[in-house]
Amino acid sequence: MSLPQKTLAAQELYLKDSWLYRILPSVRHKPFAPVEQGALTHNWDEAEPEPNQGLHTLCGAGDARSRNGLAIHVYTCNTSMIDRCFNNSDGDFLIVPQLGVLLITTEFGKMMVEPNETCVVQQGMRFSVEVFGETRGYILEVFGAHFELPDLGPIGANGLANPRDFLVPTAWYEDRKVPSGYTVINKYQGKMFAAQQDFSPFNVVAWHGNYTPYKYNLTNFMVINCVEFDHADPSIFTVLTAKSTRPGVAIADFVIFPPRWGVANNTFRPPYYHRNCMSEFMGLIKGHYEAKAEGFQPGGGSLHSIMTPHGPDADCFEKASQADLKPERVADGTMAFMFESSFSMAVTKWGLDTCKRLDKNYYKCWEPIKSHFNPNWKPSSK
Ligand SMILES: O=C(O)Cc1cc(O)ccc1O
Ligand SMILES: [Fe+2]
Repeated sequence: MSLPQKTLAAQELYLKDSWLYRILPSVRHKPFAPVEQGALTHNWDEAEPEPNQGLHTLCGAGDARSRNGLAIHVYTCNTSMIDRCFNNSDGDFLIVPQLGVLLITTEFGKMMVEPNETCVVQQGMRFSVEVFGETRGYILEVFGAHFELPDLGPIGANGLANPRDFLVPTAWYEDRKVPSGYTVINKYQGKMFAAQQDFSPFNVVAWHGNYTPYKYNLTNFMVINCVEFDHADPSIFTVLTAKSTRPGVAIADFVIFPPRWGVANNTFRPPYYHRNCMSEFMGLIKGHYEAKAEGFQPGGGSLHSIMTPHGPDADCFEKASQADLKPERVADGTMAFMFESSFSMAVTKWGLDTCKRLDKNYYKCWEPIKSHFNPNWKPSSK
């Protein structure tokens, strides 16, 4: 289905604001009452801190009240929202579908978002989701910051995610009474509430402004990478960043590992082994992640916590150590991504236990790694 869309490019203003012309004001509803919220939580103290590598699916840190932090959720869904919409009072959702298309009706219009695309629905925007079968994906939620394009620095004007490729819906409305009740779900300070009203909230006839939902197709990412030697940090693949108040430090970055050429000389080309000052939550939309060809499934997730060592599995290490370093395609047919955060994230009880998917044997992917140390090794001539 093709939906009318316009680009965000002309809206590069600093103040984020939109003005909506609607049939009835959104204030016309009954009071919010608490509702069952399943596995959604902002309680980072449910489980003991867990520095080990593992496959977790729900984690976060910080606080929606003090407006500083993040939460990582996964969703599974096979039923459309009917006469229900959702509104996140706590932060912005960056949604990464992995399976199934999402038709998202927002107060600003409709967006069709499919795997290999991402969309952002910002704080306070009401939306309702239609699905067409089994649907699964990841959500990065940030409290207290909005996503923006990273500063390009010496890259200059063009590159990475270009503003012209961010698509914004055009106004769509229905003048629909719902006498049986329309439910507005509100996530507020990490708790879920519901309020009833008797009309559709998607009654915005027209709007203008730059505080909008938007979507982006990951295939439009202009990849920049090492073309001579050494491994570039994955920050070079940043699609969007939610900056913290500390310069150069993000609450969260959304980083992708797109198909590209690998060309570096005298360089171990897969990710280096490292410990670092960030928490790295990785997900896989399709294909195989270059550092773990078999051990990481689409729809899965891994969390490498602050200062916990990690890197390619033994098989990848062995192959890349022997590889003939000619130009080669990397990650064709694949899209892995990372939600990277300067926060030290906690894993929830659901992620560690209830979901029953934690891979306790993950550390074994590194056990067969053998030393290739050769004090007489010389770089080959170029
Ligand atoms: O850990 C990971 O797999 C992500 C990652 C990839 C890379 O190419 C360099 C550093 C890094 O953290
Ligand atoms: Fe890493």
